[in-house]
Amino acid sequence: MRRNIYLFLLSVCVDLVVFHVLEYWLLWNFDQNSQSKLLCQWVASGVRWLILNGVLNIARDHSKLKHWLISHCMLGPIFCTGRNVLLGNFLLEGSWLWCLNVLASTSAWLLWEWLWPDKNGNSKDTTQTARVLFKRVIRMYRPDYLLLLGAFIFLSLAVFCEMFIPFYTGQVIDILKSHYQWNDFLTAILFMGLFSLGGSISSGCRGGLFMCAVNSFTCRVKLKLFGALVSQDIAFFETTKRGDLTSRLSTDTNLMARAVALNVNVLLRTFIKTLGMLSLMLSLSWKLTLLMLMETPLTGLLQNIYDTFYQKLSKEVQDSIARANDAAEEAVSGIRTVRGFKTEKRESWLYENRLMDTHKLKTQRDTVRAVYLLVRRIVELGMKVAMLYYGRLIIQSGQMSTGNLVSFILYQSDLADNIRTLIYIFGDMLNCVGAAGKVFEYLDRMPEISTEGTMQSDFLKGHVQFQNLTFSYPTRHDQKALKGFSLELKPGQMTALVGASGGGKSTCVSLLERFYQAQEGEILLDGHPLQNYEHKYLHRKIAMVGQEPVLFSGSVKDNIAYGLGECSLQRIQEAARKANAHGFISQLEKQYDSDVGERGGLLSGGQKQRIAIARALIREPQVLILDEVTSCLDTESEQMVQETLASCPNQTLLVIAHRLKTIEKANQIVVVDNGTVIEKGTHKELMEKQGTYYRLKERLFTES
Ligand SMILES: Nc1ncnc2c1ncn2[C@@H]1O[C@H](COP(=O)(O)OP(=O)(O)OP(=O)(O)O)[C@@H](O)[C@H]1O
Repeated sequence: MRRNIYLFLLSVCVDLVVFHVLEYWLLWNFDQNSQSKLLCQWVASGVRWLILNGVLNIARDHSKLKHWLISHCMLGPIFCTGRNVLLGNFLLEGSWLWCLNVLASTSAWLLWEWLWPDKNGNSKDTTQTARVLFKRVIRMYRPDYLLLLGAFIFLSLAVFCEMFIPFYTGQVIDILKSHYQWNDFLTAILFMGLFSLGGSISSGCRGGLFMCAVNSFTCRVKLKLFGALVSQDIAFFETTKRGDLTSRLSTDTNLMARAVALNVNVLLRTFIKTLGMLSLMLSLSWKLTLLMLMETPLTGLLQNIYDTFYQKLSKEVQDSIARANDAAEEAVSGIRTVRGFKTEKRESWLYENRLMDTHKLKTQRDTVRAVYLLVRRIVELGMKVAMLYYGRLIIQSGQMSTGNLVSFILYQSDLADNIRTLIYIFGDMLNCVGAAGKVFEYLDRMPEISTEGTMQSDFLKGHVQFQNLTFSYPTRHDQKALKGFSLELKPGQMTALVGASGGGKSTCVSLLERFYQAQEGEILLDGHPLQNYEHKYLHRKIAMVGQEPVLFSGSVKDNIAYGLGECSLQRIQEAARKANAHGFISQLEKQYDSDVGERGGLLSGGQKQRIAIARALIREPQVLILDEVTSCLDTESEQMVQETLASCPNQTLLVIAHRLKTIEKANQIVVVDNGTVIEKGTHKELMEKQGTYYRLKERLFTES
């Protein structure tokens, strides 16, 4: 900081000397007219800028003093040129103007740096990243290039037509003012009508084509992103908030599509229009144009300040709306618990609180907008008054007609809007590109668990070996769920995992299902690591029925044949019979075509579980995992499931159960505690051993 102040003072001192030397030597030593002196002043300012820039370079200045330098050196000649052009009285930058200049440029610079600090000095990186992202979005638009091309052609046509409407309005006024010829009047009106019609038709076509491109792009990206998301590993979903995922899919993909099609559309339209209008305005009166351009930095500054506050508040409003929605969603989805605990009032109160937050933020945002609009209107009004006053002088001096002034004023209000739009669009584009960055982050993310395996075997035995597994969940790196866990599941045998809650039973099943990858050790299937097998093949051969089976909205039939594509009803019914689900399905109104409701909400826990068992059995898996499945089943269903399982002698069965009846039948009982195997054997062996299994029997099982 101190160094910057010294450098600033040094620059001011050097400039003071250089300025006076140049002033006396270059300007006063030549007897020239005012135009040449102005030119000399521009040259002198350029020289000053070069010298001071050199000084800062030598001093290895990395601060933003160079921003100040440019405004400091150029403010003087700009002011003098403006004054000379508009008021006609020549004034050259002297010592007192130099001092004013230092004050003005320094205050403007400080205000700028205060309002828009370049955080971490990485704006260059941000711009570069934005550029790369933007190019990527453009590349993704490739299938819609034809639509975009058509849209851009119509855009240019629309802009061209719109630009001439104010011009012909002025012409009509001029014609009406004089003793006009009917033909001239008709011609002017005809041209105006033609340009208006052309502008409207082209605008319509442009909008339609752009929207087509945006919609098709959004659809494509959403699909691609969804594909990328569902192929991520389970750990990704545990570490990423659900709200983040849905907002990427809904909001960010839309913003991303807007970045190119809509923003570039608006940007190009505004840019071409601004250039066209400026050239037409310059041809009408270059002095008035210069006067009008003085408003631009002020409007830009206002818009920038407003955008900064508005965007910040808008983001807060969006967040608070999301929080309110979360509260409502949570209450509705947990309505049974809410009703059960009689907490309706509490939930309403919570929702009300969140809504009030949103309301407060919205009020703040709208106040900022109102203040901005007020100040903007005042600036616009001031500029209009100045222009009318100066326009009157020009008309009086015969340099311009009344109609031309009207055209000019029409252009001016349009131009001011365009400039504001340009400034806004730049900010919005950065915002959209930022959203695209987040989408690309997910699109590019490679799942940590590889699915590259290719192995498929026609004769899989189902011999599973857990070899010295050590594993901790991604969300809890410091806590090991499995420590040196080793186990063998033999083909055709049933292994029961038992143990206290939190011991690691479900974890070892999750690893077998390849939901996670163990940090140490590996799991072999028929002697080959699991990751060598082809992903789909593996999940057909190893099927699992979880503690809380999830059904998807759709028919019973669809749920049983989930992921199998075409599957005969006969095969589905056979699987349902094995799972003892056929009976209750036949009693449903539409039998196998009955809807199960969202997440299977129209069925009971036991019914859901039996459909989930049928879903696993229809795949005829070589390794079947049942994670506390029988807990929801009645004795009869359990009996039938047991019989079914017993009728598949070659299947490797891994069960986690709390019913002694189930466990007793197992060929091998494995007691898991604290992430390791502490005992194993048959029920008889373990009872005789009188170890942990024997001691925990009462606590572990629901019936003894
Ligand atoms: N998704 C997860 N993220 C982080 N930690 C987890 C996760 N799932 C389980 N754990 C932790 O891992 C440990 C083992 O849990 P696991 O679910 O394997 O136990 P379990 O023996 O199956 O218990 P239960 O019989 O209650 O189902 C516990 O300490 C648990 O808190």
